[in-house]
Amino acid sequence: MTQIATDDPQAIDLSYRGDDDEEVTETQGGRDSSNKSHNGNHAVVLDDDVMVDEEDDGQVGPSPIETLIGNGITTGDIKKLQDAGYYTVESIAYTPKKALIIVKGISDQKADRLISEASKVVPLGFTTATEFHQRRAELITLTTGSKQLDTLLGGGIETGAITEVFGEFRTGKSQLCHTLAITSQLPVDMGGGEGKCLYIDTEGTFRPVRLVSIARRFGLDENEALDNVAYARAYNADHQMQLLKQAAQMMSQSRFSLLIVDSIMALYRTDYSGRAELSARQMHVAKFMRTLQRLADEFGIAVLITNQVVAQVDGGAIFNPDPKKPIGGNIIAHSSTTRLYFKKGKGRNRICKIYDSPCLAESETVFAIGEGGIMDPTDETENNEDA
Ligand SMILES: Nc1ncnc2c1ncn2[C@@H]1O[C@H](COP(=O)(O)OP(=O)(O)OP(=O)(O)O)[C@@H](O)[C@H]1O
Repeated sequence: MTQIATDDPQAIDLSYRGDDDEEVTETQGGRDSSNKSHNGNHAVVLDDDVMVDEEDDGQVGPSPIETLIGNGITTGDIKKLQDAGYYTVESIAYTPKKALIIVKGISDQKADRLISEASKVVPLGFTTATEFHQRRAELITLTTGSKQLDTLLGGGIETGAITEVFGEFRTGKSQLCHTLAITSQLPVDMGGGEGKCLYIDTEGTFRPVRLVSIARRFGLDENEALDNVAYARAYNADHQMQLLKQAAQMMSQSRFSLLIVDSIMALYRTDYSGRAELSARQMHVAKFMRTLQRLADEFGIAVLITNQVVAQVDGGAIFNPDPKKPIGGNIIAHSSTTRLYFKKGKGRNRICKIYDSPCLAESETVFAIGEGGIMDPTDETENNEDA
């Protein structure tokens, strides 16, 4: 079991359903965050190690795929699905039939059976806006480390959604990733998600030493904090996709609150070249983004992706004083829930602009990069150049 070491006496146990003890546990009972959870379910409150669930069915988080065994679905079928990256009932419910029948050994009829059984567990119909509003109000946001940036984002990085950060080099994209890899582990009442972080690095810019500094800032034990970050370097676009299968398995076994891909398009730019391969590239990107969204829905995690920019050369550039746009085209544009544009400011300050969001106005704020990660700007950060 992995514990966050913090000065706060309410230390958090990061084990999750599917682990040895199959439950989310806390070393102490009741927190004011107890009604918040990754996917809108009510969270578990433990009192003296006695499980009390606010939901009738005793279920928190996604349901293991083994729940589907029976009614013509065998352990052999479940094994085949797991080999293909499906570990929860939610993953079956959210996947189209044509994707299920691609799985070796899953017939057309079996796929129908799986979908029918999964839909008995996962609600897929209409709900009232009131209920949906209530569920959204219960969603966790992860702190960025800067109060100003959190305020701009309506609390922080949203769980259950994909947040894309794009900008030129040295604008703080990777620093935000490193900061969130730590803050995602914090207790909910400190702006965290009480979960581990999965970090996919495509450019080789991950630096554990940064995590150590950031963990110290937030009062976490640095060794525990490093252990709670699962890191993988992706070497090509297929490998990047393959890692998501492993991610699904890890998330079904242990509690994660964040998945980072830094950066999303780097390998596509080298693996696919020219117009001739554009369509194949975009199909691959679409599948990758869809899998990210499935993981966000399935496990209620936040997904943070970074992206590069190119100079805008189309008609819009004439009216734009800063003609840069993120790469990846419409696929990335449509599958990212919130898009943030990072720009350089004075000294160590940076500017974050909301580029696209379903509920935030197109405003901007200033934040800074410091030894402890992303922070609010000060006179010192404004007047001092980069560390
Ligand atoms: N320990 C630190 N303290 C203060 N600033 C730092 C520290 N480490 C890195 N920085 C600053 O962070 C900036 C780099 O940010 P980051 O690595 O997030 O860039 P990026 O936007 O990901 O760019 P790229 O596309 O090149 O990876 C640099 O200006 C660097 O000086």
